[in-house]
Amino acid sequence: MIAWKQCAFSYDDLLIMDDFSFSLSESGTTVFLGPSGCGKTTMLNLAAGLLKVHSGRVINSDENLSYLFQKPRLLPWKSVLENICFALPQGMSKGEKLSKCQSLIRMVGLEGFEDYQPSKLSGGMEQRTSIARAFVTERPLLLMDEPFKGLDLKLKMPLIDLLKELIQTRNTTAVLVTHDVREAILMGDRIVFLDGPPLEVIEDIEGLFPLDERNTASKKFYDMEKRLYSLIFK
Ligand SMILES: Nc1ncnc2c1ncn2[C@@H]1O[C@H](COP(=O)(O)OP(=O)(O)OP(=O)(O)O)[C@@H](O)[C@H]1O
Repeated sequence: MIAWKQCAFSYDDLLIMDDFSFSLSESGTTVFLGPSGCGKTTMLNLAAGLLKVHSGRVINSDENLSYLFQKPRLLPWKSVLENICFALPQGMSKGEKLSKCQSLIRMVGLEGFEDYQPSKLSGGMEQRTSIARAFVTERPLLLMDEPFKGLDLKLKMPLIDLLKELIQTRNTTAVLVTHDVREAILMGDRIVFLDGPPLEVIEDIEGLFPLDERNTASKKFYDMEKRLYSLIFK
């Protein structure tokens, strides 16, 4: 679906990619795990077409994608409902828009808050609104750039479960960028450990144990955590 082929990219003299190639899995969630500043966000922005490679190419057969950012990026003067509706195409009828938005509002647990403006919402509720906005358009590909950053564990865990459920039930191909090992194990079908700049794939772990067995207290989880920490502190 997305492939970076022999890509080169730099910000002035900071080389982020030098002959970098990688192909994304066709389904499930791929996690890019790596230290701050290695180039993960740049990699996503190139895939989304927000940046252009200097040489090589990025193949994105599904230009139709949603992007979930660190900050919810809601329009402050619009309500929860309006922020979600806003993502839908102008040509869609009002009734269809409303029914799609209401169904997503139910799924993300924001019933009763439809008319609230972002300033009246908690951080977790704002991120739930942006998750609803990302899924309402039913795009096949979802890019997530540290969507849980700044949220405490109590807010983060239900959001992880929510995203896993939406990704699974809607058959979305997803990419999660993070430097949090636990988030990576909780969500990833494939975990790619990156380093840089320039970006390089240090380890590409596929075939992890089933998502519904990702219990932080289990031995399998602990072993995977140890493996990933050993890459970080190598
Ligand atoms: N617009 C820009 N202009 C110049 N340098 C930039 C720009 N954007 C990012 N950088 C630099 O490029 C490097 C890679 O940044 P990038 O945001 O892609 O890394 P990251 O792995 O996503 O980091 P983090 O996990 O901290 O978000 C960093 O050193 C960053 O300071």
